[in-house]
Amino acid sequence: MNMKNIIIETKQLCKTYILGKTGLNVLKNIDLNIYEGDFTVIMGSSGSGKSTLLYSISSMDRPTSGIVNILGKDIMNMSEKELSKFRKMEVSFIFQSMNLLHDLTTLENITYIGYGTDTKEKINKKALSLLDQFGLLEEKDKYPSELSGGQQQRVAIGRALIGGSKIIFGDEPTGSLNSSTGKQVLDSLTQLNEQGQSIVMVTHDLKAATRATRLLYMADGHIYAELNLGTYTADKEKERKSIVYDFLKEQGW
Ligand SMILES: Nc1ncnc2c1ncn2[C@@H]1O[C@H](COP(=O)(O)OP(=O)(O)OP(=O)(O)O)[C@@H](O)[C@H]1O
Repeated sequence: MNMKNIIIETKQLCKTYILGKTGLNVLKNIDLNIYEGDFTVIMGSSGSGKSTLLYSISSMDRPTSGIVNILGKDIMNMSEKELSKFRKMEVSFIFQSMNLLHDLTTLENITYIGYGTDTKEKINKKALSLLDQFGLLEEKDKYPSELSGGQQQRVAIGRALIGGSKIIFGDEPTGSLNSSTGKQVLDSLTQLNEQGQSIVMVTHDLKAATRATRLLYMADGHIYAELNLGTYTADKEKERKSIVYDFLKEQGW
């Protein structure tokens, strides 16, 4: 029995893309719970529906049918206006490309998203504390072009956190990074997860998957298997990697 709170619940979730006169069934009756405080990682073969699932369980996209509850709210019956407010206040996203604004500094890239959710003073203070947490205080006045890819991605994570969102969704956030800058980003995500932040991330990267507390494996529009790993610790990295690798191999990855 999992005693953690459920933060996302789907029942019979389906997503069909209409392509001309035919439909492509990408998600096929998915029943899934995502738990508070987990670092949930979704893996699977290419085209199995991972990104589609991520967007469907994060309010980014509307499923075709079924039930999707996020943080106790039924998103299937929300209006566009309610959905966009929900996205702004409750969840946030990090992508493979960081999408930072190039004419804003590191600090400004984080604060401009936060303004409107709290007083300017509080947002500035929080942004500085996020930069401090990610070891980027000295970079606060630099522009994105003056930062490494890993630093830029950590600014994007800071931006994702400034509004106090309860779940961070990541679609391949380390996909464009080399292994050392990718590690910095994974360390930041692990650190946030240790502080209780719920994270749901799609990845192809074994090292990223090793950070999961719970790993889901997708194939052909279904979730086929899962692996519960407990909290990540650096000293167990090798051991975890081999457990994850064996699990993935068993699924035919
Ligand atoms: N907007 C769309 N319109 C039509 N078909 C789409 C759309 N988005 C995705 N698909 C198709 O749905 C299937 C699943 O795509 P999805 O991106 O969810 O898979 P994935 O597992 O994340 O793949 P990858 O690992 O390659 O990123 C693919 O066949 C893809 O071509």
